[in-house]
Amino acid sequence: MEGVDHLAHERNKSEFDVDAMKIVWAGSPHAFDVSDRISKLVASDPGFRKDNRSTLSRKELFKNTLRKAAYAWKTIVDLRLSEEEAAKLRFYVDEPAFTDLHWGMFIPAIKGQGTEEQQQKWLPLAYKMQIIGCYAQTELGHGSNVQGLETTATFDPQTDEFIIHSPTLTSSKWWPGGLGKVATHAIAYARLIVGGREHGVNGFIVQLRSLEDHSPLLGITVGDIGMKFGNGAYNTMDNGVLRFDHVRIPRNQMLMRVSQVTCEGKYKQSDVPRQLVYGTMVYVRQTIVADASCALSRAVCIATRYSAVRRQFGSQNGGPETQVIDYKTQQSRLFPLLASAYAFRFIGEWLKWLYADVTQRLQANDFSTLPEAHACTAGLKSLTTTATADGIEECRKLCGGHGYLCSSGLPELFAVYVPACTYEGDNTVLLLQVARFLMKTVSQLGSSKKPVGTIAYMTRVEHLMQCRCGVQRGFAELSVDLVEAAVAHCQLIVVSKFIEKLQQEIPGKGVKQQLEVLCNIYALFLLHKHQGDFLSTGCITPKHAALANDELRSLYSQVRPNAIALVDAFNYTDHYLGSILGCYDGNVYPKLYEAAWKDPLNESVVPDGYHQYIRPLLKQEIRTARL
Ligand SMILES: CCCCCCCC/C=C\C/C=C/C(=O)SCCNC(=O)CCNC(=O)[C@H](O)C(C)(C)COP(=O)(O)OP(=O)(O)OC[C@H]1O[C@@H](n2cnc3c(N)ncnc32)[C@H](O)[C@@H]1OP(=O)(O)O
Ligand SMILES: Cc1cc2nc3c(=O)[nH]c(=O)nc-3n(C[C@H](O)[C@H](O)[C@H](O)COP(=O)(O)OP(=O)(O)OC[C@H]3O[C@@H](n4cnc5c(N)ncnc54)[C@H](O)[C@@H]3O)c2cc1C
Repeated sequence: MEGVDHLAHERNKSEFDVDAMKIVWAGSPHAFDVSDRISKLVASDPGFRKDNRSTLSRKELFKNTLRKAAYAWKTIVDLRLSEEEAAKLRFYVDEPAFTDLHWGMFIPAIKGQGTEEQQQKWLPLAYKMQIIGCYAQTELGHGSNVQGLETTATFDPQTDEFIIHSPTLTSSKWWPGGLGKVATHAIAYARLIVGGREHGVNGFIVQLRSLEDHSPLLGITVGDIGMKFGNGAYNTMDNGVLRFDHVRIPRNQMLMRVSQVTCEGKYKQSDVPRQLVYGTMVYVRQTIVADASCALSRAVCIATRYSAVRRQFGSQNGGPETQVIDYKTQQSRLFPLLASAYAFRFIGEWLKWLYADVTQRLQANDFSTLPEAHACTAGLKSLTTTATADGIEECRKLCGGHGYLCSSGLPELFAVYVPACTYEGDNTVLLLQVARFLMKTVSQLGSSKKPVGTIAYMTRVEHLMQCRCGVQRGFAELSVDLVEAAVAHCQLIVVSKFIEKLQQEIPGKGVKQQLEVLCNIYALFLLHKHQGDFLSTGCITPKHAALANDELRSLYSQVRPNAIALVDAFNYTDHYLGSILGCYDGNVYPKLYEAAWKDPLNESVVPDGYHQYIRPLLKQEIRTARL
């Protein structure tokens, strides 16, 4: 029945202060207030409805996204929302759109790689959305290999301009979000050529479309790259293709914080690492880690609530069947994902601190922690997005057949989320960067340069370097093992930062105890999953492995009475979850049944096409001899 909380009995089992846990999950009382207020604002406004997406064509879907983006901007302006509130509103609108790239990459690129003068010129236009930007780096022929990009930017000292050109088909920009139909400007990454000499890949601000009628400018060929994975999903985004035919831009539209070109045609490299050109990717990678905890927690919330609602087998003397959340197999699949959602939340908080710290150091020309920041953002982006994509799929399976319905919210969540394993850096390519960082650290062991921060533990492998054991084979030859070592390194960081979080003051009855249980589940689940490595390296004995397994089962029993309260702590509205299986009141079956009849296919009891195709089939005169 509507209004009845079918999960009340579960909520009454909770052994901790859920409201206090909501603050921990949000990060602070202020963050909780903003999140709670904005999520309810979006949920209550019919202008942000999203339950009709699966019935729209690509063009209708895209136009609806434009409408919502414009409506969101109007809401932000009318309500005079702060930057923090506006970001939260775009988050809870929950639809990939060109605004993600405008705010999430175009503006950060100008802030990170533009000079003060360039920031003063372009940021006010971007903040007021008088221009709409995208981040055009990837090409048809190159994405991972940035140094392989082919677009050229040739300096013309006669006119004090750069000539931006796509020399080959494979140099066509391909994938940038917002590029296909909306962006008026791009940060385009191209090979800088000055006086016939190449100076690597740099960023250039290029206008693509007229601000009068939105038509592409001279020399610009631009469009959408076509349908992507899933039906709705990421097809709300106009990922685009772009070709330049000798497009001229003023010299002052090359982002010049890292490298400069003077009007005389002199190239100058600032005394900053060339890799600062990659700074925007580092920034987005750390935001993607926080996004992973959001996406995984959404899926876990749906699967946990439904696992408490769903009953299957186990009826005694005509009594109720067993809640599937009480099966140990369901718990062993679900609770490590619940623990991971919390673990990723806290590692995301730490990574945000690390990124802010390295940014502050860079402003003082202190580059000492840049390699560690690159390795951590790359590795943790890879680890958390892989685990989250796999986790969303596992949550779909945990919901049985109904998990495969669009109305469960899980297929759409999966389809929108999985490209995170690829964009902002293919996950394997990024782990190889971590492996390179670890090998460089090992090679420096024994020198005066002592490992600190997240690699401080590596002093313990120093003996390996001294005995020079093992065959010195190439990095490429050992890359599979090195990638596994990179994952282990990142997992160690996640566990360490979860433990550090627990050493902080955490208010609320029973809150710290619940987080300790989740931290132990996260760590012991990893030990169990990789016990082969731990046993073969002598880190643990078979007895330890058995003890860890026994403890895991005990920990699952401790989580069980608190599971619903732990997902309530995410404080997601039913609108944001977009899931009948995950609805707060647990009143699943009536909602599933009602939703079915709303499908356009049920607008008529006899399907369109019956008379054309089915009736002739049924009424066929000629029947095969066998029938
Ligand atoms: C509120 C926020 C909302 C955000 C919105 C998000 C929406 C997200 C949705 C979609 C957006 C998607 C956008 C994109 O996908 S943008 C394109 C992303 N592309 C990539 O990530 C490309 C990946 N490839 C690379 O990064 C590089 O090619 C590379 C690192 C793999 C190799 O670079 P290369 O120049 O060849 O360097 P080397 O490997 O030779 O290393 C040299 C040296 O430099 C160090 N280094 C490399 N990268 C960095 C870096 N980023 N920062 C610092 N240092 C770096 C590397 O470690 C080496 O150091 P050394 O060993 O000491 O020599
Ligand atoms: C939804 C979506 C949105 C995107 N948005 C943007 C955007 O806004 N702007 C933008 O510029 N780009 C964008 N991209 C592009 C994205 O950044 C690239 O696709 C990504 O960087 C991966 O590069 P790639 O496609 O070249 O993959 P590839 O590198 O071709 O990967 C193919 C395979 O090769 C492997 N591989 C590659 N190099 C190595 C190596 N050295 N060693 C071992 N294995 C290797 C990879 O691991 C992978 O398995 C987007 C992509 C997607 C899917």
